[in-house]
Amino acid sequence: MASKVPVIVFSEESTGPRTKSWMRACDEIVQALEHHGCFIAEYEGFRPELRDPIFGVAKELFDLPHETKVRSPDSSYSKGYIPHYPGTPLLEGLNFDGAEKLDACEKFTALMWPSGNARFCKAAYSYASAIAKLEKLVTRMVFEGYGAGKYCDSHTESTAYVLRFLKYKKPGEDGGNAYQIAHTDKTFLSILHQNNVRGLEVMTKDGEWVTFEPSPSSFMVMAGDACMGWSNGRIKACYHKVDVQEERLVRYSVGFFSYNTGKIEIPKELIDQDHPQQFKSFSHLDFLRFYHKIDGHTKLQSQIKVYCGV
Ligand SMILES: O=C(O)CCC(=O)C(=O)O
Ligand SMILES: [Fe+2]
Repeated sequence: MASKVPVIVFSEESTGPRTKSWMRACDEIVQALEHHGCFIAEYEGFRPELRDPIFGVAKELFDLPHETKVRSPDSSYSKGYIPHYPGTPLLEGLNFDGAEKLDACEKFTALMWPSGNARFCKAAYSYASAIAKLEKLVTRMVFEGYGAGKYCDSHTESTAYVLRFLKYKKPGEDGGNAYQIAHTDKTFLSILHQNNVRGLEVMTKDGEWVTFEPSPSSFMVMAGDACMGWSNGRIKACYHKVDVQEERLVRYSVGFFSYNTGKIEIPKELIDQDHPQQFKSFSHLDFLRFYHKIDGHTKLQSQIKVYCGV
């Protein structure tokens, strides 16, 4: 996969703002997102104490009784609890907003474990706050890579995050074998991490599906529909799916999703003769509302052009 989807190393050196290696990394990220809609982040700052507990607590969360899991509240961005739907019988998910903030983690933990679960709270908060840092860094690098850095602070100030835990039962269990059907995310950026069971596949520019290989410090960073709109269509939302082949293994993954709570303006730096304006400014939340009203399979294709294309 490394030859197909670029791997970008986030080290202290490459992420020190305005060094030569920073500018090079900004450029690499923009190139990767324009060509593939995604890249693999090798995140050196993601220490073992952040990563080791996350899949253990994911298991604990899914082991809770159904009537507890459904307490996870829906939000403007996502459903709280994703049950085993008939079309995706092996998949189950739980989302919660604002996990990068300790109070939101405490609230969610208390909802799931009224008598407390400090281990879950600490693991979710440490994970989400570390990945929020990565998301902010990538966003800044994308903005600066396009010479639109001056808009980054206001974008970041109006960014909300959702942490999603996903569990995929073993292939064949309960008579099902459907996982995540191919789709684009409705996010600005999505950052995905998985346990040692492969399953995530992304479509490259040449229409080929490539499998993301699990590794404790690797993250798949993908552009969502909102990033495609913001970039005036220069970045394509990443088309991806999940297909678990490894028998007898349960797959857990953790997604970290960013959404803009305000209006997304298309920077004038991204519009020129070679790139005429393709998108109108839009509210990310209104786009989500529009998307939720769409029925059927068209939902799986990127809808941003339909929503606010010029
Ligand atoms: O489980 C994964 O790796 C992918 C999850 C995904 O595509 C999603 O939640 O939108
Ligand atoms: Fe997705």
